[in-house]
Amino acid sequence: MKITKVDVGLVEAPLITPFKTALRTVYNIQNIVVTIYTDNGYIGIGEAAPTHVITGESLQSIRYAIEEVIAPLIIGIEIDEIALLCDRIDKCMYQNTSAKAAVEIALYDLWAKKYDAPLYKLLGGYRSKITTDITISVNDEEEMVKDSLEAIKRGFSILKVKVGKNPHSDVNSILAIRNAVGPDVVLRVDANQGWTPKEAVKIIGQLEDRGADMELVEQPVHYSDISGMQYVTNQTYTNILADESVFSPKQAIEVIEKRAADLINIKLMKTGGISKAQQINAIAEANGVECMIGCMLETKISVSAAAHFAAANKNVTMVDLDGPSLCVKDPIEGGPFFEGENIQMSDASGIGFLIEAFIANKKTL
Ligand SMILES: C[C@H](N)C(=O)N[C@H](CCC(=O)O)C(=O)O
Ligand SMILES: [Mg+2]
Repeated sequence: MKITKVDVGLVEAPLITPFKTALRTVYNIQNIVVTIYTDNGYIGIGEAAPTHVITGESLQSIRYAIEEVIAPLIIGIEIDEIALLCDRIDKCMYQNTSAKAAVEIALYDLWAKKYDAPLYKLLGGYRSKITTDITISVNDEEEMVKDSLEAIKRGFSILKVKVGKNPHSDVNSILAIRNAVGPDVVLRVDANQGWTPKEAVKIIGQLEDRGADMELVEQPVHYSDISGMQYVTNQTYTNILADESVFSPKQAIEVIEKRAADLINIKLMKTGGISKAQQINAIAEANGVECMIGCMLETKISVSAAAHFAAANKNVTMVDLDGPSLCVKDPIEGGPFFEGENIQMSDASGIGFLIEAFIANKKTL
């Protein structure tokens, strides 16, 4: 089963409400979709989200990376040589992690199809059902409370609340949400690098003292400020989750060795795909550090690959795979079943999509 063609297209998905973080506001998803063909008629699929504020990538850079750099290195190679393929992709250029992830995801889809098994079973098959949180965008307090109550009505019991845009109002917003949703809803707080270390310690301390009862606080400070994050982790009781600070296994080692965070958020768009995600999770697990699987604004295509990775691995204990829940409609049929907060893995081989129907409607760039 040899790779014969790599094709790049566009996938679009309107969002139910604008997605707002301390770093950016997004109204509609526009991502790159890659389809990989083999000599025996199999097709694999992957997707890249251009998150320039986090990975530095754009639609154009992803397209260039895949078409001009990655594709020529993988055409003609046997899909069974998956480790060689992943290594070539990893080494062929610096960063460009979402472009690499899209190609790797399509390759893993093909690899599992070759063995006629669902991908998560080949990766470890630890569980077949996972539970995701849903993002509450950073807005004024009233709107955040309204969005939180709506999310609960939709069947979510874990909220990932975005803050960090205005440190002065963050404490009040979180407390208002806690007050409105009651004690049983799990609150995760993501500052997306929006606080200084001292602000973070002050804000988290106030929230702890006033009963916000947060499960974790994600990326409180600038991604490059590892000692600042270490200071926050040392000075607060709440678990600190490293997100933008950890793209690679090496960065995971640094954060773990310095005890700069309690937990690590793995995203395929940061790691460059499944192979390095597996490595980071193994490093974390060996050090007693649990991982979250997260996403950027991917649609069901790449979020489903992340779901396979999460279902496979015991140490992935927190799931932030709400991309499909934020979209008006899925661009593709098949794959894991997303119903409210539940993600149920399917028995279909590979990632599980009905790719032919998708290709018939695919947009070109
Ligand atoms: C969509 C997901 N729940 C999420 O919040 N991801 C962000 C980054 C998303 C982006 O800006 O595309 C995160 O965890 O920081
Ligand atoms: Mg985050």
